[in-house]
Amino acid sequence: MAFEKELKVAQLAVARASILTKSVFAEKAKGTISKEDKSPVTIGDYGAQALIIAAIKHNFPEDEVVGEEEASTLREQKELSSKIWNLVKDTKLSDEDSDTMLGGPLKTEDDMLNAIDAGNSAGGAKGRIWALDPIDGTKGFLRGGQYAVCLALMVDGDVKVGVLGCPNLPIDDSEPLKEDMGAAATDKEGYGVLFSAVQGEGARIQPLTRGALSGGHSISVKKVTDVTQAVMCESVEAGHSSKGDNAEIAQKLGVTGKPVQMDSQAKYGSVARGAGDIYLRLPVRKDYQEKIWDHAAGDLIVREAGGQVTDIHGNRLNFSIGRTLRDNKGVVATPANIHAQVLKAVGEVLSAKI
Ligand SMILES: Nc1ncnc2c1ncn2[C@@H]1O[C@H](COP(=O)(O)O)[C@@H](O)[C@H]1OP(=O)(O)O
Ligand SMILES: [Mg+2]
Repeated sequence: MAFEKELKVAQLAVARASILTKSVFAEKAKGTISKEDKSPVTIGDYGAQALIIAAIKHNFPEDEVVGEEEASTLREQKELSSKIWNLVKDTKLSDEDSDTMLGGPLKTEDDMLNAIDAGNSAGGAKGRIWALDPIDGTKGFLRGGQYAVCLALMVDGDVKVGVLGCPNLPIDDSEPLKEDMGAAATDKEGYGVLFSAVQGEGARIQPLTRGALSGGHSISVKKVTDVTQAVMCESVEAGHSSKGDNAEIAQKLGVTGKPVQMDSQAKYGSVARGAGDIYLRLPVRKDYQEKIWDHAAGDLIVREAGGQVTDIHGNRLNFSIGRTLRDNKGVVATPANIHAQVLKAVGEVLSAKI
């Protein structure tokens, strides 16, 4: 099996960071992290980035990381920094051997800040580069809805390993896709999954527990024989993907069901496990460049599960040109057998607008 150690480290690191995000949510619910802090997301984001980068650097010191966050403001905000440190230093997996593999807990607050700042790679087409979004779907996270801890390894610009921690998705693959699972899902039994894929070796899902990763099975997209019955999923935020265009495309395809709205790369995971079928991300702002950390893991997981992922023009997402996907516009992710049909409808609706 290729990239065995990379996969293991990525799965464990994402699991550990997911535990941290859940404890941040719990602190917020208890009121220990108040609204005035304005920072449950910030705390979770910085903390998760520190834990994941520390694990990568411990195991693969030469690798680079493209991380969404950097620590300069944190270095000035001592109080916030120590609040994050208090959570980070105590976040462990329940399995000690696995924690040891990640390099154990970070030793000092300064180590934490340095780990966060190590996510400063410019990306590109050469070498081993990890793309990291410590909390994707910040609005979903705050609501107790969908969010994801996202990590992918690219080698020479090609995604080889992808892992998505989705603490609020149901463990049961056959549970119908719902909007917001609601705050009730957070830390409730039956919720929390980890998706992973290695290029050429398929995609898997396993329960995301307090760190002891076990079980799981391979997943695949649903074979959609009648596109009118397909389940579509889209962003919650109107500013991230055009709902009007999505509705027109659905109509053109004859899709009758309402699209399911959820934040984050949980949409990619849902398509990969056959709970959703069509994920469209339709540009709202012409000048917006998608970020690689928002797509790298999901792109591989869907493709390894038998799906096809392109932009709205039918081009593969190009992760090899830096921190953004500036060569691409939008995303069309579907089971491979209906991709051409969906892409055609996307093209017809969008070209009528130019
Ligand atoms: N105008 C935009 N178009 C598309 N995506 C955007 C836009 N602005 C922000 N995003 C990104 O969308 C992602 C969330 O997507 P979703 O709606 O699918 O959950 C976030 O990572 C967010 O990036 P950022 O965190 O930099 O704001
Ligand atoms: Mg994001």
